[in-house]
Amino acid sequence: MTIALPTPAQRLKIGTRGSPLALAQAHETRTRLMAAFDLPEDVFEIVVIKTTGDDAALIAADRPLKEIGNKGLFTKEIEEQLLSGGIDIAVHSMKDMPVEQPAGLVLDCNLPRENTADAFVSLTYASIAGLPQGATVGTSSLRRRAQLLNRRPDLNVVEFRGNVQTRLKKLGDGVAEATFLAMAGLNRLGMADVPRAAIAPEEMLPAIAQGAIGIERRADDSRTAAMLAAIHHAETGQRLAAERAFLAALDGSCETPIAGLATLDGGTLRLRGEILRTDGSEALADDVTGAVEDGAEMGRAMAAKLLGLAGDGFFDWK
Ligand SMILES: NCc1[nH]cc(CCC(=O)O)c1CC(=O)O
Repeated sequence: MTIALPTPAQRLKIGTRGSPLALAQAHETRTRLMAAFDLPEDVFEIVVIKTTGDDAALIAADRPLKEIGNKGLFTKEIEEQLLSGGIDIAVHSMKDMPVEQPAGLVLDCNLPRENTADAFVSLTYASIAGLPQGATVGTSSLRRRAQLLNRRPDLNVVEFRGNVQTRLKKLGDGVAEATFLAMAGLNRLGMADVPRAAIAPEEMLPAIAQGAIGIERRADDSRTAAMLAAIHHAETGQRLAAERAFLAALDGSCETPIAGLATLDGGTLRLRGEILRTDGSEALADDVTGAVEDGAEMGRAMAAKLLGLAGDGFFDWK
């Protein structure tokens, strides 16, 4: 099949948020497309789109993300541009993507996944276990808060947002003794100087799709579909299918901390999942293996099992 490739007169427009991490992900996407089709840089245009989640006032106020309403917080404005033709593809952190895309859009291209772990970041301490009794930890993630309080109910968790530099400054100012970041973000930004320790999944299971990049397009854009198919990383897609099926089957019932991680060993997929009460008082987890092609079904079955164990009031929280 021959594809009508983009030219300097007909450029392929890559939409992205403007954060350093989002730009790094857009650049990686461009680099992979250039290599796959032997194209020069000037047939691509990177279009920066501001989303609600980027609103400086919201970030500065350190309001919990759940109060702002996180459905499509980082994606709505980008998807509008995609639908209206302002851009041709949109590069996203899969962790921030709702399980379903709006009508007319498809999200079926993934780049090879980065490190999936959360990083423990502290100027003073080496690990969660090393934190002194009652120490203050900054995070705005419901999942990390619940996991932390489940393991260390003595800790004091405070809201913490902003980019990596802002968070490091807060640590330096003594606002908190430690915080968490995704290892993937630190690696993609080349931030070798940030003091971090990767947390094993047994200690803190990451967010669904952590470390994965997804590329969205219009459903009827066959040229773009063919280009993206050439850079799609199948194993990452298989892992995300299991994790996102787990998330989708839990969704709607609650706004609860959810974690999940699929790994592949040949044709065998291992799926670990966890749901928690937001105050960390209870965690329910499961760990299964099966054939890779059954990943989505394993995710749905795990969700049903954990929902069955959860009991009345599991998702009621203040
Ligand atoms: N919710 C924000 C977000 N979305 C993706 C990443 C990091 C990169 C990734 O997980 O792919 C982050 C920041 C963080 O958790 O530190």
